Amino acid sequence: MSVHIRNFAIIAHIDHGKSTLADRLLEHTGTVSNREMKEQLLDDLELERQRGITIKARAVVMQFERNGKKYELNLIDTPGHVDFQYEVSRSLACCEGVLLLVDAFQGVEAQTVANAYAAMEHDLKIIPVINKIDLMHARPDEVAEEMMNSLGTDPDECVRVSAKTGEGVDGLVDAIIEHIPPPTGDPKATLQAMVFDSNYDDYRGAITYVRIMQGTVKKGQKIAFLRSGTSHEVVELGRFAPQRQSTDVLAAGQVGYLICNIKSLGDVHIGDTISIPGDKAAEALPGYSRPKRMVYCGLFPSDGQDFSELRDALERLAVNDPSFEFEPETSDALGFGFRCGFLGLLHMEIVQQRLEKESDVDLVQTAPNVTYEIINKRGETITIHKPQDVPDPGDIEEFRQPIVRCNVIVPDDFIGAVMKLCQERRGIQQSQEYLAAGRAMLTYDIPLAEVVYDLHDKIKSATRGYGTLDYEMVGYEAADLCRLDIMVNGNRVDALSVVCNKADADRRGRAVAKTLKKEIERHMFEVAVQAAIGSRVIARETVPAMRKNVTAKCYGGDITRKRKLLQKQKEGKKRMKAIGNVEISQKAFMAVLSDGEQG
Ligand SMILES: Nc1nc2c(ncn2[C@@H]2O[C@H](COP(=O)(O)OP(=O)(O)OP(=O)(O)O)[C@@H](O)[C@H]2O)c(=O)[nH]1
Repeated sequence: MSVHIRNFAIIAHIDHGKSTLADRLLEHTGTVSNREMKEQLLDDLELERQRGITIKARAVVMQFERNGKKYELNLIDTPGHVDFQYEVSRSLACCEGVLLLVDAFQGVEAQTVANAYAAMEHDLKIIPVINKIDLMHARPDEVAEEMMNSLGTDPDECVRVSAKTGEGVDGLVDAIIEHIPPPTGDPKATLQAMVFDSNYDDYRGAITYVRIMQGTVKKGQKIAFLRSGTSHEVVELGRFAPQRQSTDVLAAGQVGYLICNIKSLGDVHIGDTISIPGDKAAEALPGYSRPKRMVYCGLFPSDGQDFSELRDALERLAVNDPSFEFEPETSDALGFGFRCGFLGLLHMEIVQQRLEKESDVDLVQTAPNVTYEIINKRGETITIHKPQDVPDPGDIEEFRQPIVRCNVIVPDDFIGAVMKLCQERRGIQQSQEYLAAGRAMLTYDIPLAEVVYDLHDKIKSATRGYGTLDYEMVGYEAADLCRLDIMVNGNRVDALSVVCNKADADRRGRAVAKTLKKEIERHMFEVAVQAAIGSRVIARETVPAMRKNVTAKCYGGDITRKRKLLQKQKEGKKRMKAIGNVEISQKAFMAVLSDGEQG
């Protein structure tokens, strides 16, 4: 009996119920029994569970029979957050259709739109699904209309389900079988497989997730990664059901995994094509690009002794997460450390949390910054990953920054508040449209630097949590930028330099100096904090000298008390760095982000 294959993904805004629906589908197709059902089976990373978001794409095969026909449904899970957009795109390239899931109460949100556009770009069949119809305030009819207005889906095609109770899920399985086209591809042709994900197993090494586009791959066979140019032998292959289940072959249309004794995830590139070494007919699939790091920061051990421990911890992390990148960096102020690159702010936060959990190195982190491009007077383009590398103003012909297109979806009461926020962040409005009565989508082009720090939080608080934001990279644009330096007692602190708008530099400089004054503890001597652009000092604050010696109250007698006090002081110094003879705390390194609103 031949098997009918369907490959699909569920795409949704965060919290609209993607993982819950995936669980129900696994249950309804008998892939896992009720007893085995652990809630949100697919989000298996502990951190994902804690944060309730899906970070890495997964794939599960559901095999069952219906009306005497054998089916194999491959569910490819996609990460929902903007930081992982490239992975979403690679996962979609492995599908013929998607379930576009929308919460029956919340309606269409920014990531619904972003994900739907991505599915359209890949020319996929979209099945609109309205979830959470069990909710008391569910408004499925209005949501169906919203989806029609914003995404052009047919309200009559909307499948209504409750992933919680299971209502409508059976009908959804029928819709998947009926409406999503089966994969095409010749199992006898030369092997062509798309790598859409990978993860790391301590015992087996890299596990490569593939969709076979053409041809067949067998156990023991030699394969080649076309982009990276490496060859390996397939020692095991199989599918996730949802645990690893080894098989002997994977053929055109199927989705599964390969294990090839690869020692690091860094050697497996998402988007790469697998084929046969030396085969002239081997052809790479289109659309490969390297994941782009958008945000950088410096990580330094508070105690210089911990440098190699930190390096080991970073290496362990990078083996598991190839989109995270790091290289050694030396700072006059902070000593030896690492410059680390992330896909976005959320990615940065996740990596930091893992580092803190998995090693006991005390870290000092510098303020995050985006990547800039500079054309110097000789006409060369330089890429800048850290502000202290920005050359002197006299050497700069053009200073360019990354711009992103932001879609914000808000109830119309909040349009004014969001516009104000976007304009303050130098946003240029592109469009404004209504998705339905009372809900609008605003589109702005905004410098990434203005978005990454806190725009999302600001929009959330300005819209009482109703506004949602999504963005995609547009490109680099020239801007009037400069490097703002901070000096402590006359010494420039390289790790405190930031890039900011010239028009804003004076205000920023004053704000940063003020915040630093608060963050730097009193010393036995006066500490001068200055902000400067080139050689021009634009702000100065003074931290007055300490009046009393802390040990003075020990009256010189009780040595144990004195020791205790000194010990306590020492502990307080954790996450501190000495700049010259001035101690600066971790918090102070973030002070450069203060924009003057608070300070
Ligand atoms: N009442 C109700 N709640 C639901 C339904 N489906 C999901 N939920 C709840 O909605 C919340 C979010 O569901 P998840 O499945 O974690 O959402 P998700 O889209 O996978 O979220 P991310 O993984 O963060 O993208 C959870 O608290 C679910 O229990 C439903 O049909 N009805």
